[in-house]
Amino acid sequence: MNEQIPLITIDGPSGAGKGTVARIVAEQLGWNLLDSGAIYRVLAVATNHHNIDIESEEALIPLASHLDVEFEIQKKGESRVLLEGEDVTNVIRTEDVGAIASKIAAFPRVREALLRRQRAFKQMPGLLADGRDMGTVVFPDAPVKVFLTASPEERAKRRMLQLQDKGIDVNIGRLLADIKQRDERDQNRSVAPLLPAEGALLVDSTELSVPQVVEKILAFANDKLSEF
Ligand SMILES: Nc1ncnc2c1ncn2[C@@H]1O[C@H](COP(=O)(O)OP(=O)(O)OP(=O)(O)O)[C@@H](O)[C@H]1O
Ligand SMILES: Nc1ccn([C@@H]2O[C@H](COP(=O)(O)O)[C@@H](O)[C@H]2O)c(=O)n1
Repeated sequence: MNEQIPLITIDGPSGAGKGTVARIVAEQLGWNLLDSGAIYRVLAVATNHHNIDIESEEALIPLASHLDVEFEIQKKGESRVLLEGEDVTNVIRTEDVGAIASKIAAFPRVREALLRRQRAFKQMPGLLADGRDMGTVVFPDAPVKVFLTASPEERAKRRMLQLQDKGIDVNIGRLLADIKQRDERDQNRSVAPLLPAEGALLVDSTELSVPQVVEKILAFANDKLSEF
């Protein structure tokens, strides 16, 4: 039984800083980390490898059920993502893969097929899980839930800096349009839409630095976990 395993969920839209903050908090607490978006992204890459029609829920279900994905922990705070043994760590981070991930993530039975895999990350000494439905669907009993957001303009700016840092030239207008489109799809799908879980701490990071966001989350978590 793993009922008493401590868990913090961080949900929110693309570029809000979930992954960055989740990594730091998990490292500080010495907990496990689940980047659930990476699983949807790997599935998106797998559709390409196996020529699967991304409009067909029927065709996606077996692929999702048998997805051969591994998260290999390397140096402190870093991990390699493997699809069928192939390193897809960088490939999954492109905007195109994110857009496909968001399309296939709207299918209810695809989400269902990935549930058990995500819940398996709940292991001692604790789990930090980030995504869109961590606090609402995957771990509804989590003792600490956070909803992290930021304005679309700030998120597009952050994404632009992140891509420029990797030497990728980008158009801020296109990034902003993509972010808004992904928000719209993630918030309005029929299953597990992006929304704050009941009791979640709402953090708007538009005007906050990463350390300030981490501090807020740790203070809230310490408070909640003392009752856990
Ligand atoms: N509070 C912040 N202030 C400034 N930059 C930030 C802040 N939080 C995150 N960033 C930067 O914004 C970029 C996007 O952050 P991150 O990848 O963590 O977002 P995300 O919410 O996990 O996005 P996605 O859901 O698309 O994976 C990164 O380059 C990160 O360093
Ligand atoms: N719990 C989740 C996590 C992600 N998604 C979908 O995957 C897309 C990519 O996620 P990133 O966090 O890596 O950007 C995202 O746009 C969602 O559509 C999800 O549905 N549920």
